Amino acid sequence: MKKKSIGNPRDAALHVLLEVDKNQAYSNLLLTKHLKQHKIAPVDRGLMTELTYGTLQHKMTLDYYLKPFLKGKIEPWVLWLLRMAVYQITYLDRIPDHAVVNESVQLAKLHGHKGVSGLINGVLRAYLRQGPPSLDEIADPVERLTIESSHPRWMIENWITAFGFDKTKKIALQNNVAPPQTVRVNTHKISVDEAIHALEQEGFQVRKGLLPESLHLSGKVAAASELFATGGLTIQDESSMMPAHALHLREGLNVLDMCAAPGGKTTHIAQLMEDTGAITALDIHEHKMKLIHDNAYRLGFQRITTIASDARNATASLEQKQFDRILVDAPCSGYGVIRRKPDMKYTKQPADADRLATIQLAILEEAYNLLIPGGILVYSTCTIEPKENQEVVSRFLKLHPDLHEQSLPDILQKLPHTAMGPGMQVLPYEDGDGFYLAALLKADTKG
Ligand SMILES: C[S@@+](CC[C@H](N)C(=O)[O-])C[C@H]1O[C@@H](n2cnc3c(N)ncnc32)[C@H](O)[C@@H]1O
Repeated sequence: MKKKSIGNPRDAALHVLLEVDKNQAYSNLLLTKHLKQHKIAPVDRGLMTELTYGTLQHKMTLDYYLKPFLKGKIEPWVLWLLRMAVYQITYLDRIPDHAVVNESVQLAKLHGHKGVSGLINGVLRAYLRQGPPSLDEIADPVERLTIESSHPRWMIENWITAFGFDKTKKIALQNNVAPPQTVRVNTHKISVDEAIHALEQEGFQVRKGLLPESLHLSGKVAAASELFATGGLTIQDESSMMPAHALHLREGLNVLDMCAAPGGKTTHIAQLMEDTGAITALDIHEHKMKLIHDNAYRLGFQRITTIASDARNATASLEQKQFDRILVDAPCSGYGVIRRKPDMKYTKQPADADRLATIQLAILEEAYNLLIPGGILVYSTCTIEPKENQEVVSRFLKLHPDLHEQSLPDILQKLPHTAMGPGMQVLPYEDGDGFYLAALLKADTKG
């Protein structure tokens, strides 16, 4: 597909879908690229985003629906065009069916020969006449959930083992629901009440979140707000606001954030310490230092120092060897944020968790060496995979008898979560993103 229909949100979405399929990049990055390349008008951006994410989210269900209407092999772009059309017909009420068929046939004409547009026309008209096959025809409940929620079977089976069938069903269906727009008020600059007032003046609908500094916004894009530009808020899911609270911060502490970019939690730590003390922000990628700097600058924090380094060698690369608080917001499989990155469902592999657990434990070992006796270490991930969460922390605790679980502040304990110790597990349907965290206290004397 070399041609582009400039200004056409359906064509732009089709390009994104095809490039995601070829594993060229994550959907969110490709979406930004094609918004620009296709010169999509602001009014059509929502539609382009919805078509891209909706089609990706429901890919396996759409294939099941299309199967009776397809014979022989078809080219990938034709299949994506059909999936996108069936997504609109089946899931979106506001687009008339005849418009979906016409627009799809036009795209087929742009990118293919006459036979392709005839095929698209024929398949979609037959689909409209006969309707999709019922999911009830799938007798095996696990297979039915796999198809209904569009997740690979191994993922569903792993979750059933960890959480049982009912919770797995809730997780999988919730992964196909768009997340709310959640922001953290930068209370170092502005009070929550002032922020609510300013946002309402800008035309947002505002609802208070479950944490003191979190707000849910709707009606407009938070990143385009005046309050964002002037550093009064940052975009952050409520779950991601938990680790800074779990660190039991107070003014003047010496804090190490070992996997810090782009700095969402680093700046939250700075905020809770009223920009006092010292924060060292580490990340393995040199190019990500700028993201942390930009965030710290926009939000007005001065006590953050960045270092590009592999956290698995942190002791060797840091001059300072002792910290009062350490956050390990580890690289992970990300199964708690599938609703934000639906392509992940089709690219992840079962073996990823074991590989990541090895990295996570290696980072934790360095954190242990750098933590002062009496200091607190918080380990967090945005996954719901027990191998990377409870199992990593259990193994780590066994290695270091002088580490003990530190209780979490009341405001965190009150949040909806699933009791699965050690630590605290938030499942994707419980409130924010799926998330895990554990706070560990290092005893003052080895015992
Ligand atoms: C979950 S993200 C961190 C998000 C960040 N804490 C925030 O709140 O904005 C994990 C980060 O770990 C970094 N990373 C991956 N492997 C690492 C390693 N071995 N050492 C240090 N950082 C690493 C990645 O570059 C990524 O930025």
